[in-house]
Amino acid sequence: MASVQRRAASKTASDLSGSPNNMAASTSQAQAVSRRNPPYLPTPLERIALGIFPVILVFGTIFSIVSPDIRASPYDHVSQSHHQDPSIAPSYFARKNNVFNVIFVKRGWGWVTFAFVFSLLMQPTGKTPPAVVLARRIRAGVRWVAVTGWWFFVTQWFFGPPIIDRSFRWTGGKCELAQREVAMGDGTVKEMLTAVACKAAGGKWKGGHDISGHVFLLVLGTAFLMQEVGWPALRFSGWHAEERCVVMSDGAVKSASAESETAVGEGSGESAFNIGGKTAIGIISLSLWMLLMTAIYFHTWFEKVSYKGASRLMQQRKLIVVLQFTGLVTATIGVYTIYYVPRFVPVLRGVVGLPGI
Ligand SMILES: CCCCCCCCCCCCCCCC(=O)SCCNC(=O)CCNC(=O)[C@H](O)C(C)(C)COP(=O)(O)O
Ligand SMILES: Nc1ncnc2c1ncn2[C@@H]1O[C@H](COP(=O)(O)O)[C@@H](OP(=O)(O)O)[C@H]1O
Repeated sequence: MASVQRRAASKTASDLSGSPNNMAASTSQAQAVSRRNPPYLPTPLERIALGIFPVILVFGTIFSIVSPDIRASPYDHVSQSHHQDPSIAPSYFARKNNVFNVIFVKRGWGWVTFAFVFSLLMQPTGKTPPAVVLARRIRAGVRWVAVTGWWFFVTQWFFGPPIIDRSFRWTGGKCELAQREVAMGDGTVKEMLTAVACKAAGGKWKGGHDISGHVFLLVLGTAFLMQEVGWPALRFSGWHAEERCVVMSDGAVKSASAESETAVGEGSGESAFNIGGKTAIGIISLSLWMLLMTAIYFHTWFEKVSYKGASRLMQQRKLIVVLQFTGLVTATIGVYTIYYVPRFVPVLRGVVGLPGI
């Protein structure tokens, strides 16, 4: 990669050398440079792709507020859901035991990993040398480890309870049955530090802010697949000539392609998405649908605060502002660290690389 950087650096330096005959070319190139996408921000296409998440959350929330059926449906603050009886639940998707939740979201990271590995193995390699393909796959594997590490820390384990359970307790939550058990002399339940342990002990995990694990997992998994499948497909097919910019070790800002061994549009004329890409698109679509269902039926953000005397509509409006986006924000922290920080930190880019480069 260092040799590619040197080649690109010397090429740009000579291109911009400013000989009298090249003044017009230099000017237009300087304009092109100034038009470059800032390395620390998503590109225009990425902004559209990432913008889907808040749009879905806002739309789902508004829908749940205006829908007469949903407003009329009893909501249980402890189970964080509408009544689960099939004859009363406002929709099949309002039930926690719906098949998409049980088989897809509850095993979500397994499905995302499957789609990632399958699409990586099926990615067309064109005339790319095998050593370059191998190096790309290794760097993609390193990014999977990093993203999976973030998912693991947030939802499964973080040197003890996962971040979701720790933040729940930091914001005042506890295993409520534990208080009664303590009063009755049973100290063991008091020590329940995770939602899983609390519920397994018959306790109620109440009182704190519960980052939505569903929103977190669905956003993180979808953004991960968009990056890992979208960028290689875009570069290979040359369907949309959009450049990610990177900061080089000498501080110059260049197109990420300056560090690539292959040109954009190597496979022009071929379909951008083969069976691997289409599988990932299927997982992305299902994830976005389930994100919408979570936003509509599982408002884990508004049951946390009680506004006595306030209308239900007002409760929802207030809490949307305060609590709605923590799952989204937590996922965004991971995505930004793994896919954007390397664009302006060359040392990190040397380890994790960029998808498709
Ligand atoms: C040509 C080759 C074809 C090969 C075809 C093979 C097909 C195999 C498909 C394999 C797909 C993987 C299936 C899933 C396997 C697993 O279960 S792996 C386990 C992964 N675990 C998770 O993903 C757990 C995800 N869950 C959570 O993180 C949390 O539960 C939550 C959803 C974030 C929130 O939990 P709540 O408590 O409900 O809030
Ligand atoms: N789209 C969806 N479909 C079914 N259940 C969902 C769901 N989104 C959230 N839930 C359920 O709502 C509860 C809160 O989820 P979260 O905090 O992750 O948003 C969880 O209940 P359980 O923990 O009882 O399974 C979860 O299973």
